Amino acid sequence: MQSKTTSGAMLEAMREKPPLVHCITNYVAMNIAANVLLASGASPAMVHAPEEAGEFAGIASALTVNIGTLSTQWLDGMRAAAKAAASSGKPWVLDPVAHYATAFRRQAVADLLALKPTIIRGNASEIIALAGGESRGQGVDSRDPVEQAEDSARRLAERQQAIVAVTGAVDFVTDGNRAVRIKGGSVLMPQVTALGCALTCLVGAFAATAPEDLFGATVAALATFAVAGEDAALGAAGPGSFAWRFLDALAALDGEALDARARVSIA
Ligand SMILES: Nc1ncnc2c1ncn2[C@@H]1O[C@H](COP(=O)(O)OP(=O)(O)O)[C@@H](O)[C@H]1O
Ligand SMILES: Cc1ncsc1CCOP(=O)(O)O
Ligand SMILES: [Mg+2]
Repeated sequence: MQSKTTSGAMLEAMREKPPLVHCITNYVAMNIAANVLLASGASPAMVHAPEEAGEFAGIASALTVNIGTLSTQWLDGMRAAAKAAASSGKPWVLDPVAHYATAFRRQAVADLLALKPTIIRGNASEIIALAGGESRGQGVDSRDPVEQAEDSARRLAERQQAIVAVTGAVDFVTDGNRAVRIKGGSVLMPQVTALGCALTCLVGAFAATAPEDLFGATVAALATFAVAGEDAALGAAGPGSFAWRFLDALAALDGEALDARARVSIA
């Protein structure tokens, strides 16, 4: 892994000093995302009203923005928060949920990209479409393999000067220069709604903990999900029992186990 400090050290640092993470995420994801952050050691706050989102972004250590259940009001809050985060030099993460689906979402994501997210996390269909390619995504679900999104991710990272994380069976992270793949997780993960959205919030939590190494922080968040996903799948009877086992697995994971088990390779 190409990082000065390890994923495990970042996880331990987060638990020692829980970062306040400002999450503007969708109605489906709010509860699971907050629980994922708590189980991992971060302090989540879901704040989206335009009247306060900018102010709150000034207080938090990182911001995450997810367009899953968008409205004009929410978009105003997202813009205000992204501007505040960018102007105070704090990392902010964009999750462009189903941005290809409607004109409203396409415009919203173009507006948000102009505010320069430091990290972009999406599934393969979302990243392919964001880079200008033809994606086969249906609604919020990916229908493209991650391997097919790798070139798109590299192009998008260069164009946006951002770190791009593509998730799926094998995750891919690039800053346009470096790139790694992360193996692990479970086929049950896409069967539980909003796990990708929750991961985006966790990327924000790691970015808040290690703002000097945003590439390493992104890899650490994805590796945490990969290892906890493997643990949760052991003994899970299906998506229902996987979901609660996943929270327990996150809470039980320590830095040493994360470093020993993370399967990260240079791409
Ligand atoms: N087939 C799979 N096998 C293992 N892990 C997976 C698989 N599909 C998705 N994941 C994992 O599920 C999490 C959410 O990713 P993904 O399903 O791609 O996001 P989204 O929910 O935004 O579509 C990530 O940690 C990813 O690695
Ligand atoms: C089902 C759904 N509808 C709008 S947002 C959302 C959740 C999407 O979550 P994820 O991107 O993690 O699959
Ligand atoms: Mg998603």
